[in-house]
Amino acid sequence: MDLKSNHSSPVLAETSPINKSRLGLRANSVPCSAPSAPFSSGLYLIVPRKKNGILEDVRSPAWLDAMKLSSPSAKLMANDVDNDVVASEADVAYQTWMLKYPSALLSFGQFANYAKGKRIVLFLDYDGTLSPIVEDPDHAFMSETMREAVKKAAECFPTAIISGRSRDKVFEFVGLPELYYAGSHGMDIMGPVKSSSNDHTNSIRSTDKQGKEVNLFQPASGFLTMIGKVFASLVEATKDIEGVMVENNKFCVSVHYRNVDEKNWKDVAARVSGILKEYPQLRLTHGRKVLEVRPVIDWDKGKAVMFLLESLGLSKCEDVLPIYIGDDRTDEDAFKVLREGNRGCGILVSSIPKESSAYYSLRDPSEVKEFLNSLVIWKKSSALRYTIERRI
Ligand SMILES: O=P(O)(O)OC[C@H]1O[C@H](O[C@H]2O[C@H](CO)[C@@H](O)[C@H](O)[C@H]2O)[C@H](O)[C@@H](O)[C@@H]1O
Repeated sequence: MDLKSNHSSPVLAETSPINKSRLGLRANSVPCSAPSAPFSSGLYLIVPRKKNGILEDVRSPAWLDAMKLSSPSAKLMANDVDNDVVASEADVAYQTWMLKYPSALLSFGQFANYAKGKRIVLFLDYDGTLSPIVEDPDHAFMSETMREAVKKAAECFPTAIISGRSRDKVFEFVGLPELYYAGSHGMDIMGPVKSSSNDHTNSIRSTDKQGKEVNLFQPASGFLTMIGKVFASLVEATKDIEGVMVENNKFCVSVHYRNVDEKNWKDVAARVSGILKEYPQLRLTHGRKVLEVRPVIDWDKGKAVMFLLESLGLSKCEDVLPIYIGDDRTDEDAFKVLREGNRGCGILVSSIPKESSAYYSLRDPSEVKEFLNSLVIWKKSSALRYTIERRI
């Protein structure tokens, strides 16, 4: 795959196929799919969106509904526990949902069968996937045991973090230099210097904090000044609404309303939308109790996954199995890219039923950790079995 880009609209284009025999690859490919079962659409979390993902009209009730539904609140979950009937109904709904999105842990055997003989590449979202969702975005630390699990996984498989945060911030949280990092929803990628991707526009050779040579790809670099300005305007416009937090994620801005009184949510949305009227080159999307302002470019986490696979020289290999684990709406772009052509496998982290392009599910970050640990054990035992079989 060739990746051509300019600062306003990166475009993906196909080029000549990689010589498989040179790479020593097997010709056959086992598609990654999971069983599908009849599923009631009434169980999905429906968040109204336009086709392009932009929520435009803040006067529409859809805005407020989307804001309410954008993340399961702790209050709601505690109430469920207090109320046995509601809790069991929620449980039944979740179990039913799992027929369509089987647990990657409970279906680990089936997953391992798909993965047999394949080279796994791991893509991990950060917030809500490696760290639990907390009220203060600056305190979304991952546990030491999670860090250890990610570190061990990265010893077995190429591993990248793909986050909405700025790349520096997510690196600060994860703190593992052996990983690749993509911040700002994939618009700021620090990846390996391996392939033709180094020649792309907006792609420059650089060195990481350890002095290692890396490839820095920033398809939205032309937006840096604008993002700085819109960040300052958003801080100013929302400063009198208690609980609002505006976060500068370098190539995008997050306006958090998690700690804002619900009666003021509409006001937050109206003010953000008001500022954005002055910036037609920016768009608004919705995350977990957060409004995200980002450049209108054809780039997302899915494109970042493909870019990293290409940089690793693995985008055309049939024996490669990319796995993406994420919890957020923005992760759906990556799930879709992997689902297309059975490229790989998405795992949605969610404690409530949600429509997704992922194949599997995990309930929360603690299950993500368990899954990563299982992957490592499986990989090591397969390697051992292979060595023994060769000796016999
Ligand atoms: O792509 P991600 O790594 O999942 O980042 C998405 C956003 O995550 C952060 O916000 C979310 O997590 C916070 C901490 O748990 C929580 O307080 C907030 O309500 C969530 O939306 C981050 O602060 C954002 O900048 C990211 O865009």
